[in-house]
Amino acid sequence: MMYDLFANETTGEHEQIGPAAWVLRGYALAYAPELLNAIQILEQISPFRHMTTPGGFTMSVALTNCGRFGWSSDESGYRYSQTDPLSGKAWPVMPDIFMKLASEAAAVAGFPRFQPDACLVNRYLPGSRLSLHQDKDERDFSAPIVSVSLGMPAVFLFGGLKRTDKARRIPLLHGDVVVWGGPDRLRYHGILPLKDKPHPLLGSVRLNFTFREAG
Ligand SMILES: O=C(O)CCC(=O)C(=O)O
Ligand SMILES: [Fe+2]
Repeated sequence: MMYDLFANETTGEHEQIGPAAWVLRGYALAYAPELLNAIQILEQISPFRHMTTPGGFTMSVALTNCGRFGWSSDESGYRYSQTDPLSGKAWPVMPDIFMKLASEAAAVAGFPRFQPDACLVNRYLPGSRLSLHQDKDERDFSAPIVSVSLGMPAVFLFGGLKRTDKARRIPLLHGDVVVWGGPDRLRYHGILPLKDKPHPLLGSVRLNFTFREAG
């Protein structure tokens, strides 16, 4: 089968996965070339790196940030900061196109005033995973999280408000966007270890952008 770079089989579907949580299938497809160009510039300023968790583990996902605030982790905890700890300089500016995509996707999902000031970019290789966690380092939970997936497919775990709640397994493809907010904002979520299913644009890589109002 020919691989269509500009559609996946579910493009245009909006799947509700919680009272205020949606998967917007293929919503970011048209933005993919611009997102990828921007990443190449961004990573020259703030390269992808493997951070250490407060528990002393090295994350299998490599990450970087853009925007006024960037998320980082080390032995002493998780935090947002206005500077990249690697360089001591400000994180790269969030490109306008990122802002446009994130605020439009949020609006489609019922959050019309989303203005992210942080974009965390995760890079997964085969075997990389992200264990169940809540996004709770942001100052105000009234803003949603907008998550954009590019490259290799992944299985997103979408659990409940308790770590032990059963998690749904949601396949995410290149171009899919997930938005969760309101009563769903603090739901546990994660990514199962990635299988190696090379993508025609990115090869054996998955990129995920999570947009947040952090400050
Ligand atoms: O990679 C994903 O789809 C999820 C990323 C995530 O949960 C996070 O960065 O906090
Ligand atoms: Fe998260």
